[in-house]
Order: sequence, then C-alpha cells, then structure tokens
Amino acid sequence: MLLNLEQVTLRFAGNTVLDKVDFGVEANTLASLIGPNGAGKTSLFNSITGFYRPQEGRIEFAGERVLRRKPHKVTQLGIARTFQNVRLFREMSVMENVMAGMHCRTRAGAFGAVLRTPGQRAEERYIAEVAHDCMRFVGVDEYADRLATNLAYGYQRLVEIARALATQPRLILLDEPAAGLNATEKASLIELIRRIRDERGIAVLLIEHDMGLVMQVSERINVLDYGRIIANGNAEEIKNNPRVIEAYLGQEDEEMVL
Ligand SMILES: Nc1ncnc2c1ncn2[C@@H]1O[C@H](COP(=O)(O)OP(=O)(O)OP(=O)(O)O)[C@@H](O)[C@H]1O
Repeated sequence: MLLNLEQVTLRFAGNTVLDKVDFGVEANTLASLIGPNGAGKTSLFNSITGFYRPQEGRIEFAGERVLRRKPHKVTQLGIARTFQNVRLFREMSVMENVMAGMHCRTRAGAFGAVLRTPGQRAEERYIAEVAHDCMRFVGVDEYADRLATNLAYGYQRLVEIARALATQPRLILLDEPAAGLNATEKASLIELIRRIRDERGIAVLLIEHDMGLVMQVSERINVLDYGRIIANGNAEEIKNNPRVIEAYLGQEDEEMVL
C-alpha cells in the first residue's frame, strides 16, 4: 500500500468524527472515498494531510510515518491535495499560483519563487518549466498571466489541480473536484483524472458526491458512514452492498442511483 491508515480515531470535544478507520490506497490506482454528508470524509483528508491531528492510530505513506507531521512536510513526502472550496491566491496570476505549489521542492521557498531574488536563475527556469508543464497538462497554459480569480470557476478548479501536480506528488487527494462543474466540464475532469494516473503514474483519491463520476473512474471505492468505513470494493460491489444502500437512504441531495 502506498497510503495506509490503521485504527485512525479523531475526536472533537468528545464527538468522534473518525472511528478506528482502516483504509489504504495502492500506488498508481484511482480510488474514491464516498459517504453521506457529515460522514467524516474531509476530516479524513485533513488527517492525512496534517491539518487535523487524530488522537489515535497510524498513518503511513510510502513506509514513512505521516501522522502529526505539518501539512508542508506531508506535501514534501508526496501527498498533494485540492480543497472543497477552491483556495487560490487571489492576487496572484495562474502561473504564480502553480509555481507556489513547488516551494516544497525548491530551495528558494514560496517567496523566493515569486519574488525572483538574484542568484536563483537556474532554479527559476526549472520552476517555470514545471509550472508550464503542469498548466499544459490540465489545459490552462494560455491563461498563465491572468489573475487566477478572473478565470471561470471550472478553470480555477483546474489551476488548483495544476498547483497540486506541481508539488510532484505520488498521491493526489481531490476534495469534490466535480462540485459546481457542468456536464462538459465533468467529462473533461474524468479524462484528466485518468490521465493523472495513466500518464504521470500518480495515485488519485477523490471525495465526490457525483456518483456517476465516482463509478466511472474508481477502481476502488471506500465508503465512510458516521466516521466508520462500512464498505470497500469496486463499483459493482459498492452499488450492490446493502449497508451502503442503507447509509444513503434519505440523503436527498445525493446524486446516487443505486
Ligand atoms: N474542526 C472541527 N471541529 C469540530 N467538529 C468538526 C471539525 N471538522 C469537522 N468536524 C465535524 O466532523 C463531522 C464530519 O465532517 P466532515 O466535513 O469531515 O464530513 P464530510 O463527510 O466531509 O461531509 P460533506 O460531504 O458534507 O463535506 C461533522 O460532524 C463536523 O461537524
């Protein structure tokens, strides 16, 4: 397993948000984490990426301990993420936003990368090359010099993915990447997710409420309900799992047709 969680428990003021979660992602696979609203999916992402500190359990990535590392250290280990609500630097261009993803891989750091201090030309060139490569990969290269916040929402989501790719990860966590996208944008997103794995060899774990998308792209689906993993398997197995069907009953906003 590339990522491995064992018995991860997270509580907030006595409220158990994750309850002894065992869960893994293999290298080079497309996996999803689904579950009703409030099941704990984003909390699980936050625990993996160092934003939350579970009280119990183990999280390992490529054989290294992840739990209790700071977010930027987790990024350095090779785990990148995007957020449920797009989080771009509003006053920066698309190119600068993507370059900022690289500060964990360069000596200059985020500010050196953006301010272009002297004596860093070779590194600057490298940063620019990688940034262009990531922008081209997701299809936002032509907007490199635009302010990120002036782009349409669908493109902002792509810029976030480009920034995550720029950290040169082995695993990328996408938190509801299809939220707010139209049908055409969703179709391109599916293609992009597949290319991330097929062309870059990066494993993808996504949280997504659009079940059509989840079923189409995922080789492995993990279902979380009230902080517990209640099922995992391929699309067919998950669709026919009675515990999953029960967990989703009454979820009116869930686009799940089981
Ligand atoms: N920082 C926090 N402090 C207190 N409670 C929190 C915190 N973060 C999450 N929770 C609680 O954890 C539970 C799970 O929330 P989480 O956002 O992880 O669910 P989710 O499955 O991602 O939901 P959704 O699908 O609606 O995004 C909720 O009850 C939430 O209130």
